[in-house]
Amino acid sequence: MTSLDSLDGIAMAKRRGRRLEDTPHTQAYREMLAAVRGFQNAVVQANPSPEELAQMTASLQEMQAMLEAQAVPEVERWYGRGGGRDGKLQLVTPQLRIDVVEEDRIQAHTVAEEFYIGMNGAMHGGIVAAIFDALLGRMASGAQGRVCRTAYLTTNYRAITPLNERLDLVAKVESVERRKRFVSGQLWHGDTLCAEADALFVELLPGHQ
Ligand SMILES: CCCCCCCCCCCC(=O)SCCNC(=O)CCNC(=O)[C@H](O)C(C)(C)COP(=O)(O)OP(=O)(O)OC[C@H]1O[C@@H](n2cnc3c(N)ncnc32)[C@H](O)[C@@H]1OP(=O)(O)O
Repeated sequence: MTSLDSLDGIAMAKRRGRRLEDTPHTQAYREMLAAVRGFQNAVVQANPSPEELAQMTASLQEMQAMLEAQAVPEVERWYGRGGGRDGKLQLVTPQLRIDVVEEDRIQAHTVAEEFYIGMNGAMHGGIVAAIFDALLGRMASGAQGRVCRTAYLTTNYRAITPLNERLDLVAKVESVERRKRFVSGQLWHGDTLCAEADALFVELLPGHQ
């Protein structure tokens, strides 16, 4: 373990929350992540032949070894950093595009690709919750970039959330009590309310992981 592995939660979030600067090297990393997204979408849709599967498995194992040889401590990683216009550099949820940021309200949109399927064309419920966690966490952090963690997140599923279609999201601060921020969110497909959530985010204290 290096000294950089033992930062507290606030210091780590401040380091990792910054937008990743643009260089030819980081641009190449963004392009690789976009290719991984494309690959994930292709994986869930294909039933390749045994020969193709063996070929792809060997290629993937080779790429995995290349990545493992370049592994760095969490605080130095580009993954998870702010990516600017294209949202965070991450693969957990569809990319969230933030359209409007106000003190107590955020508007955003996204399009979830095939990788995020649950069944029968509907988005996986865990991904819906993960989208709310990211968006409501951003709302709780506010313009000051408070470092908060989710204490609870309740998601209500009202209608299936479609893939490959524009989805509109809104988040609001409902109330604030000391370190606690109660926030709510809605996910819409056109005029259809697909899901809504309410959550409590608690601001971290110095020394908290
Ligand atoms: C688009 C780009 C996005 C970019 C932005 C991306 C943001 C992403 C955000 C993602 C965040 C995550 O997923 S975080 C990962 C998931 N969450 C976690 O792992 C959190 C695990 N839990 C914890 O670490 C802890 O329990 C905390 C930090 C939540 C709270 O611990 P603490 O700091 O010691 O505080 P504690 O004294 O217990 O509680 C403080 C106050 O909150 C209340 N409280 C605490 N927990 C609860 C609870 N579950 N339900 C009700 N109330 C609670 C207490 O009663 C108390 O109220 P009172 O006495 O003051 O009235």
